[in-house]
Amino acid sequence: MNKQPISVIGMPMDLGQGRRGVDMGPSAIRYAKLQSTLEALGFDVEDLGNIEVPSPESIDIGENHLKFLSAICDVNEHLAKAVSNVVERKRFPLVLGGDHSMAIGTIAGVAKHYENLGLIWYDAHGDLNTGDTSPSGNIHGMPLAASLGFGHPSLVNIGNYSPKVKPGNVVLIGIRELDKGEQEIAREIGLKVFTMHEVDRLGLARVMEEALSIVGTGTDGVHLSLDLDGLDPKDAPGVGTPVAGGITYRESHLALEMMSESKLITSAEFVEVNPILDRENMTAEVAVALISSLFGKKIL
Ligand SMILES: NC(=[NH2+])NCCC[C@H](N)C(=O)O
Ligand SMILES: [Mn+2]
Ligand SMILES: [Mn+2]
Repeated sequence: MNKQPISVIGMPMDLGQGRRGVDMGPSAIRYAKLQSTLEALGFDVEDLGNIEVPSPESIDIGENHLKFLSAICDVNEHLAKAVSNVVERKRFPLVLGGDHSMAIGTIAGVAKHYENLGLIWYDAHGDLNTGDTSPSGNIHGMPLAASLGFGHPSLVNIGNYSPKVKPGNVVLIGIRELDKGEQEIAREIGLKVFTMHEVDRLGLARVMEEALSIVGTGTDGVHLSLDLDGLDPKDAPGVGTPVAGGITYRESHLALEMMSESKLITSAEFVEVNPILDRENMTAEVAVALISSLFGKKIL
């Protein structure tokens, strides 16, 4: 067996959106037996604990179109360093969130180790807003834009380089809610977006085949950024911005199994688990189940 050791990092980030509780996501995922589950699959797993994130009550919100910008940049710099160290140690970074603004840090930590990083964005949303287009000012709606080099310079330049990924190396899956500015930027830069329309029309297996072929061509690593709200809220209710009509639990298992079989994925994050909005930790348990599929768990 040749199983790359895994390093878990918790990111109790809740500054990128308005609903309290998502800072407890990493604890909920650990409580759902993440480490023992991965160890049972034969992996060496170390848990590096959490990155420190200030509570929203203790700091200034700053400008309304980029809420908590300065604190979000600080903690993402820390996350980027921690993730980069894991890659340098030849371990697999598995980051637990936390709202999706943390992807700016995760991807900053990963991408500098690759010439051409592929990126799978599994989400109901595009997270392609900037401070100028965002209807909410919530930075969790901006991390994909920032990673592509669009938005406020301090978000774009986390880790002191930009962009982290090229549009042609990115696929979005499960999308069903895009703001006007997000639609514009997606069209303008020619992003490959598998919306729920494509999932329904082609089926998830075909979508995944196409998606994996795109992120696997001409790239030297692939990051998975999985927002639990990509799943249908019936299957993953513990999220802050649920959108009906999502990818099912079963389809998501298939998606992660296909990612596992592809052997392309070199880092991953599972984000937006909010235990306060959840039912009996169901969403954290879904996250652990999907992580198991990503790391090769098979039914037979
Ligand atoms: N990571 C997320 N759940 N993002 C939701 C973003 C929602 C909306 N598009 C916004 O910009 O505020
Ligand atoms: Mn989302
Ligand atoms: Mn998201």
